[in-house]
Amino acid sequence: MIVDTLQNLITNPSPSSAVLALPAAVLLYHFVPWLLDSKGIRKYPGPFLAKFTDSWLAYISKQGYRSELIHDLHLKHGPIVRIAPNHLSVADSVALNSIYGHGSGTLKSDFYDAFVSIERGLFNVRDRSEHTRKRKIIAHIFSQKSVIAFEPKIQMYITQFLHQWDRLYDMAAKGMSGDDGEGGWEGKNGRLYLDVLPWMNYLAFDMIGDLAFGEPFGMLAAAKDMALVPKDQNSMMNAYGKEAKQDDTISVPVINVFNNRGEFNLTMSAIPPRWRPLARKLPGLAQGSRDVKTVAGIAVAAVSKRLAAPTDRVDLLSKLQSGRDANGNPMGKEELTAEALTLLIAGSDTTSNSTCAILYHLAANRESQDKLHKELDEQLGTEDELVATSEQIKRLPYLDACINEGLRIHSTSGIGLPRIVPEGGLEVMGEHFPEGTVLSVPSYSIHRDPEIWGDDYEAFRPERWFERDQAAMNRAFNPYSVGPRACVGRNLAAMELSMIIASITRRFDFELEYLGQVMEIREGFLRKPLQARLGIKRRNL
Ligand code: HEM
Repeated sequence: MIVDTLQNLITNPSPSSAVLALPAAVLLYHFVPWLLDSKGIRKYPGPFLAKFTDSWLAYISKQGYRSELIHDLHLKHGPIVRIAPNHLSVADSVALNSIYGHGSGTLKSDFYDAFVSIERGLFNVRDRSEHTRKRKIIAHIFSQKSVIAFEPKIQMYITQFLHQWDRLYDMAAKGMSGDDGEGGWEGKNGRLYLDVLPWMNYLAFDMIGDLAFGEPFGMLAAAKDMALVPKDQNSMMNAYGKEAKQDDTISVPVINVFNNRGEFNLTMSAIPPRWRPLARKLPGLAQGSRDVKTVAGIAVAAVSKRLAAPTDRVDLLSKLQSGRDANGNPMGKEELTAEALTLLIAGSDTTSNSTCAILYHLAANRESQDKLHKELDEQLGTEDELVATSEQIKRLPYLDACINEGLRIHSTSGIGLPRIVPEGGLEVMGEHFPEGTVLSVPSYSIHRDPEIWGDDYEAFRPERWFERDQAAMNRAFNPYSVGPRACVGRNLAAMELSMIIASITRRFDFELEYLGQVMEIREGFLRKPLQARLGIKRRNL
């Protein structure tokens, strides 16, 4: 009947047959693949709409709490859930190595095409040999030995940060209030009340700005969210290497633009690639397209400035400049900019969201915070550096447990990162998945497996890291992913997190603004806190 209607439309088009044929065609387009079930995945449970169309995943991605929704589905249906016609979510830590490990043969799926801007960088390149070439250049930059060389810079920005909070604290102690930092600050009950989230952003963006581009954005000094972007991005790209004039750029707030970009990209990534150009123009998504360009503009402006005025500084950009492209030549301007952009995006709000979440959980859990203060006082008490050093953080096991617990419970990278099953198929948890199927393991869910973490998995309790099966926890702990596409900046991230949390909590005590205060979170590609207003008191050291 449906086929007859379609044939009729083709051979004998009329307005009334078009009205009938369009829904019939849509129905066929989605229903026939389900009926044929060429990959044999119809048996897996999931939401009704997700069996037929990618729109279900695109829709829930736009809502801002994808990880929670997928987690609820796993609680209802078990470890394997169909979340799109060709995408299965596998919530079991034993699947991590089979899907992401070296030797799994999987590649990143077309999900990552939605994240390409300028050109493919290390994070969104999908071709195996291209990835291997890029990864060799960049992994070298982040080896443990190279990362130690960044320590003085990290110390410098944490010191600047502590001086800013000291300054506000001294004024707050006199009962004053002010507007430095988003949302301002207020002195009451002997504490300084402020939203720590923007401050964590200023710190992380200035650090990565300096490490990647040779100079900070100046957010900490100004207590303000700002970065330089080109007035005209295309002409700045074309003029690369020529004299860059100060008035070619303007200063704009960028942190919200980063958030919108992440949310936009996540929604686009769930839409099949052929529909993406159209979707970009929809009213709810058009702004996201502009935000992607603004974020890219930060790297364009910074790389342009560097190429116009070469320096002998050693930073991430100079190290990228000594890398070679696929033909053995120095990287071209597009590749150089794309890689600098990748490091800026991957190394900024990942760190700030995580530090913000850890501070919130310490404020909400007095006992854990007291234990951390005790460890810091006992281990570093007599040493008078303002900022903890990379040597000192090695002897702080409770600090490690607090950071791991924060990364587990918050899971800034919470969604399953999609991978395509290679030729010959893949065995995962005793099930065979045919070539071309997309599989992913959601970190948010495996970080909440009661068998691994205990029945109190929703609680922030660093002690679990000393009490439970260490090997099982290590296997299921996935903040940086695993295998060939795991976080290349992990050594830097771990050093930053430890130095920041140790230094800030050694100097200050944290309290929630009110009892029962919940840190709201919104998810794009990352799970990001929306705000964390805390009361801060300087400790007597
Ligand atoms: C707490 C901080 C961080 C967390 C939780 C984190 C997490 C992750 C995760 C989960 C991935 C895998 C993404 C995927 O497969 O789609 C990843 C990849 C990556 N990360 Fe990080 N990251 C952090 C900090 C950093 C830093 C500081 C840098 C560098 C400055 C960085 C650079 C990268 C890059 C370039 C990739 C892509 C690697 C590849 O595909 O080969 N990350 N990160």
